[in-house]
Order: sequence, then C-alpha cells, then structure tokens
Amino acid sequence: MGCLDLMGSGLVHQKARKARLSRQGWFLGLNVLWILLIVFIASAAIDLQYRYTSRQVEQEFRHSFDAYQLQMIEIYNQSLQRNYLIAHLMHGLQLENKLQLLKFKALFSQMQRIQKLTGSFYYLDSDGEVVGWKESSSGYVLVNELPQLLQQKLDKAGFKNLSKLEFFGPGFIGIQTQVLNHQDKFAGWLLNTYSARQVGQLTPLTGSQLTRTHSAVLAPSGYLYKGHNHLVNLHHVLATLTKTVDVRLQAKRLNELTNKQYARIITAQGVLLVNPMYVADDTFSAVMLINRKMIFGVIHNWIVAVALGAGALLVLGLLVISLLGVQYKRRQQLALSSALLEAAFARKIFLAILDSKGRVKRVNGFFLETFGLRFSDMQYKPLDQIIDFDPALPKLLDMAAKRGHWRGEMKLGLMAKLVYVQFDISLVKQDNLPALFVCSGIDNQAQREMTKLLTAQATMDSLTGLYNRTFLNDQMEREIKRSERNESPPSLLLIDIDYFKQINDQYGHLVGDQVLVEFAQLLLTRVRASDILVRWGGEEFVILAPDTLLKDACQLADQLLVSISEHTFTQQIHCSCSIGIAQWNSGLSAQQVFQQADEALYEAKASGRNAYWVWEKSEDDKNTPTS
Ligand SMILES: Nc1nc2c(ncn2[C@@H]2O[C@H](COP(=O)(O)OP(=O)(O)OP(=O)(O)O)[C@@H](O)[C@H]2O)c(=O)[nH]1
Repeated sequence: MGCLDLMGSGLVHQKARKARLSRQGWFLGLNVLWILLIVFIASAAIDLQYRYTSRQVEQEFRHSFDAYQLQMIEIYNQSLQRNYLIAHLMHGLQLENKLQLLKFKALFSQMQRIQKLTGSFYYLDSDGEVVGWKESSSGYVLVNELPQLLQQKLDKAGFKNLSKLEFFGPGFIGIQTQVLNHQDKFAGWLLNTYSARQVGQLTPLTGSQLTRTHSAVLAPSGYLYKGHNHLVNLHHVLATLTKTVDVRLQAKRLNELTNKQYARIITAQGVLLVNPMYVADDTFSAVMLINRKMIFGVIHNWIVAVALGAGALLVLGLLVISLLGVQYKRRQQLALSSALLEAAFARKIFLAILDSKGRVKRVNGFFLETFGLRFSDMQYKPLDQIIDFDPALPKLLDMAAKRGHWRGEMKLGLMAKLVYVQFDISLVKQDNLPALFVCSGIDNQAQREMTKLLTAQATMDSLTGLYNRTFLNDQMEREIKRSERNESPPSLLLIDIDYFKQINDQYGHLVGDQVLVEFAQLLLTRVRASDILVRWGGEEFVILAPDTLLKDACQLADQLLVSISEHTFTQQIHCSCSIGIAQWNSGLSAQQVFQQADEALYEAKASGRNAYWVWEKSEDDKNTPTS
C-alpha cells in the first residue's frame, strides 16, 4: 500500500523513506557492533581475571598441600604403619582445620593402640566405635573375603545395608558402596574398593588388576577410618554416588584424559584430591588442572554465560528500545500529522476531501457553517450536487487529475448565499492512481474589499476627498473611447487658484489647506453628476465634462469664476482662479487635450487672472483668448 499524504502536494517521497530505512539500519548495525565490542572486552577481562586467580589458587592449593604433607610426614615418622598414612592422606584435605587434624591424630593413635593390642585392623564408626576389623600384618588388605567378613560383623552389630552403588574412578580405582543403617539411622558407608596397583603406579586397569579388593567403612561425615590406595577423595566420591553419576572412564593416566573426560569428572565429582607424594609430577599437574578448571572453569563458564546472557539481553533490550523508539517516533509523527490535519480543518477556509469521483469524504466546519449544511447531507455525494460551482467542478477535477493541481478564482453558491473564493485543488495519488482530491478555498470577499479600498486610496486626494490625477488619466482614456463611439466630445477645464502662494505665506499652510478644501467643495456644488472633478495637484483642479461643447464649458467656467470670486473663504479670505479650456477632437490623445487646456490656462493667467481662456486652433496655430 502506498502512503497518503493528505496535506502535501502528492505522494510521500520514496527517497525520504529509503533514507529513513537506511538510517535505522545504520543505527541497528552500530548498536550490534557496539554490543559485540562490549562483550569481547568483557570476556577478555574475565579471561584475564580467571587466569590470574586460578594461578593464585593453584599456588595456595600447593602451599596448603605442602603444609599438610609436612604434618603427615611427621606422623609418618612416628609410625611404621604406612598403610594408615596412605589411607589418611587420601582424605587429607578434608582435615581443613586444626580441630579436624586433632581428631585425626586421636583417631590415628587409637587405631595404632588397637592394632598393637590385637594385631588387626579395625573399622571404627564416627565415634571411634569398632564396627569391623581385618586381621593383617602386611599393611595391605589383600583378601577377597574381607567384604563378606565385614558384612557379617556389621550384620551382627545391627548394621543394615540399604543401597548399593557402584563407582569407577578414573583409571585405577573401582568402588562399590553400600549405605549402612544402624537402628534405622544412617550410620555410614561400607566401601569395597577394587584397586589396580599400588599407590603411585598409575597405569591403565586391566581385568585381572581388578581382583584385589579393599574394603572400608566410612562415618557419615565421609571420614575414612581405614582404606588403601584411594587416590580420590571419598567424600566427593560419595557425593557423586548419591547423585548416581556414572563416571566410568576408560583407564588412562590422569594427564592423558581428554578434556571431555576431565569435564565429566569435574562436573560429576567436584574437587579431586591427590596426594602428590604418590603421584608423578605430571599427574599432579593434571589433577591441579582439573581442579583449577573445575573451580574456575565452572565459575568462568558461569561468568561467560552471564556476560553473554547479559550481552544478549542488552542487544535484545537495545533492539526493543530502538524498535520502540522507531514506533514511538512514528506514532508521534502520526499524531502530529493528524493534529496538523485537525488544525488545518479548524481554519476559516473552505476545506473538502473528495474521492476520485468527486464525492465528499470530509469537509470542515467552516464549509458547513458558511452554507448552513450538515455533514450527513453531503457525505458520499458529489460536492457539486450540493453546492453550485462556477466554473463547473467536474471540469476542474479533470484538470487537477491531469496536472496534479488546479488553482483559480471561482464562485460557490447555495440558495442566496454566494461566495467568491480563491480555490485550490490538489490530487493525492495512491499506488500511482488518483485517490483523493484535497480542495481548499479562501474567501475572496475581504480581499476584494481591500482591493477596492486600495484602489480608492490610490485614486483619491486625501486632502479634498476629490479624485486624483491617477483616476483622471484612467477616466480620460475611457471617455475618449466612449466619445469616439458616440461622437459627443468631452471638454476639459483646467482650474488654477490665483496667487495661492500669497495665502500660504500670509496665513500659513494649514489655512491654505482649508482654502483648498473649501475651493474643492465649491467646485463640487457647481459641476454635474456626470462631470469628473479631480484635484490635479497643488492648487490646480480639473473638470472633465463629458458630452460638453465648448460653449457649455465656457458657461460653466463663467459660473465658476463668479462663484469663487464672490465666496468668502476661511479667515475672510477672498480669491479668484484662472481656467484653461480645451475640447477633445477626434484623433487627439488625452495628453494632447490636456496640453491644450494647459496652454489656455497659461494665457488666462497671462491676461491678468480671474479669467478663462479656450484653446482654439488659430491660423498660426495659436490660442485665442475668449474672455
Ligand atoms: N496649503 C497648501 N499649499 C499648497 C498645496 N499644494 C501646493 N501649495 C502651494 O501652492 C502654491 C502655488 O504657488 P505658485 O505656483 O507660485 O502659484 P500662485 O501663487 O497661485 O500664483 P499663480 O498661479 O501664478 O496665480 C505654492 O506656494 C505651494 O506651496 C497644498 O496642498 N496645501
């Protein structure tokens, strides 16, 4: 659909629309670029922060591990029971504070004591109670019967196995776990651990390597009382188990795990704890990497996700804002256009919108008021069926359709009401076809009156109220043409007050003006209605007397001389005048007649004033005085 431009001269310009669209495109493009830049800078900053912090954490981690190791070595030196040490080292970092360390030490010495007494390993619950045992002197738990024996002991002691979960750690350990309940209360876990090799020899598992079974009982806190070869933090293993996450990875050295596999461990298990005493340096680094990735990778991912999410939201927000802005602008423009239309319709001019067939779609209040109509009387009817148009409206609409526009003066009438308007018709196209005509008309009456007034002002003498020489020039041309048709010549009398300068000099200009006004009035009383009396300028007056022969003109001049010389003007002033008379003859121009009258006046003055002279063609082409 094309767009209507009701008030304009035609269609909305395609160019303007294209420019607006390309402006919006630029705006959106810049926004997107700007946001991408922000996201890029933010992620670079986050990455730097991540690298820096993770390095620091790694150092701290190593440091705390080292500190803990020292403690362990001290304990180790006091003990010949290497296996205990290994077992306790496995959950080393769970001893996060001194209290736990003390607890550990107490437990350790208690177990040492028990072993000294019995020569066996005992499994304790969290309160140090014996919940299982294994007779061994080697320090390695190698017997396959242990789970069964332990189970029997546990059963005897009133423990119940509730659930059974299996977990395969990365590369070197498999764990079967059972939840233990005692008197219907959660009492810990029983772990059966399948280990491949000795601690420190991290090689891929094979089927036969899974034969060596280790068992352990853990307190509800996750503390391992006894166990072997566990390179994973059992607390986390258990956490994983309770989530029933299967991280069954192919046996590989830790540092050979693919990133994807690391990721699976990380997401499933949480922090891995490895005793650096028993693993190669590269393995330790690999584990650190896992931890680092896990701790900060998650956070990093989280931050990146948040940053990206925020970026996306920002982009979306800006898009929405810019779209809303565009819509808001459009709405404002529409509101402005309709306000302008309303304002235009409220003006005291005739406004009508017609369809392409000249039928009324809308007219303004001024139109209705002027002709005393109601809109319902006009709607959908051809406008010229309701109001008389002169010239006829269909013809004008035709012209407007061809040229896009029509302008001219016309008469609009309805009954006794008649208005002269300056009319304007604009064609509005839709899809390049004539759709509407916008008609506006300005009432010409006032202008006509103004023109009249201005014309009057231009042809009037403001002092005397008589016509001026502009008017006379116009009238003389007309009178000469009329005389040529009717063969009845007009006469021209040129009247000049005698010695008027003296009046001015003696009485002042204001009195002089008054004398001029009275003089004009006096002349007016003496001329016929058909005569044209004008003030020519200064103290000179002209009478153009149509259909007047010279003798009649002389008679008039005579009367004027008498009247004036007998008249007493303001300030008791008496004055006379001189008159030059000429008659128009065929072939003469207005200027020539005037010239002749002027020459006759000159003679009248020369003869002593208070006289009239008639211009006559003498033998030697000279004027002849008449009185
Ligand atoms: N008060 C007044 N004086 C005017 C006006 N127009 C012209 N005059 C004066 O009319 C006088 C005309 O003087 P002149 O041309 O010497 O003629 P005059 O004194 O009448 O002498 P003659 O015509 O030779 O008899 C001048 O003093 C002009 O200033 C006017 O509108 N008002």
